[in-house]
Amino acid sequence: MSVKGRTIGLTCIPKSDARVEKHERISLPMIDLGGLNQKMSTRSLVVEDIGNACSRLGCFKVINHGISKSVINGALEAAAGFFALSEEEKKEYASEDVHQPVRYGVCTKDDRIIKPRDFLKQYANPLDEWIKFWPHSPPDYREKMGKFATEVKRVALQLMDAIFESLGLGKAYTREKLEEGMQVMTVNNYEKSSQLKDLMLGLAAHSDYGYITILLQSCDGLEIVDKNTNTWKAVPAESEALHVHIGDYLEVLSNGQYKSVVHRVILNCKKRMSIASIHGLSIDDMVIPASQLVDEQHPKGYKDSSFRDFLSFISMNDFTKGCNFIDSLRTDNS
Ligand SMILES: O=C(O)CCC(=O)C(=O)O
Ligand SMILES: [Fe+2]
Repeated sequence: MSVKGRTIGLTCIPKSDARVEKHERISLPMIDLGGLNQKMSTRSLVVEDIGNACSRLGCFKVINHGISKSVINGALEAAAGFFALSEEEKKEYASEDVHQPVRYGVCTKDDRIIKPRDFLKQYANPLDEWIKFWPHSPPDYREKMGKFATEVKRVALQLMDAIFESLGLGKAYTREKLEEGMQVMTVNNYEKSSQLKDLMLGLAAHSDYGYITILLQSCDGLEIVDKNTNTWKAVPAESEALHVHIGDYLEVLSNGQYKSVVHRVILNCKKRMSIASIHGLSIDDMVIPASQLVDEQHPKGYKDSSFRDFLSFISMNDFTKGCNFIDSLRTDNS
């Protein structure tokens, strides 16, 4: 296979990380999103739970998100159908240019392809603008993945309202900008080589750049750094629940009150898929620490930047050497 992959904001397997141990499972806060549509007092409790989860761990699970099982299974089927295409067909979408709105890649190590992961990145908002560039094969890919994208965007807006409220910024803070903002979906396919008996790293440690990531995983494998103990913890896949974690831009906007979550994937099953949907502002909208959260005791801890700046950063830096976007934004105050 000749396709080489680079990933948006993510590293491909560093040598020292190629084998990993099994870690203790973490039981993340389970947020019932149904409560956000109920009376004020119930909503406030849910907002408070979300805020606590964001500051304590930077991640949580959501149930009652309103995305049906058939839409979720449809998206996973569409993903499996795409990755089952011939290499020739998938190569049609291959690119190392991180600015491409749809991009297929395979992670490589030392130019020997061990292929623990191939991925398809696709812009998804506004859907009408981007869906025509998505794979046309399998024939129902666009329909099934498009339905999931629309539903995830709805959940992301609902969550961002609650997160802004938890920061005291008001529910509709920059709502219009977010409605028009970026949604980048990464559809990941991991295959563990049959020669390898040990656990294997599928995706190296990184944080995502957006405000939040909503993640669907087909089986276990996700690990996060538990900020309280600074140790890796396994996040089990749960059939009804979606995983949500904070990205770099929410750390910036909250002026460090909420921190982005370092995460990675280890492969303990032979085959694994995930769909990560990253939500943020439009490509040239600047993300800045909210003025309400900056004062003498909390001076501005991060530089202003946009998604385009992020793309330039990753096209110029070698992530396999541990370059990290959020570190590049920190000022002496953070
Ligand atoms: O596969 C996973 O569970 C995580 C994927 C991920 O972190 C990403 O695509 O940014
Ligand atoms: Fe990620």
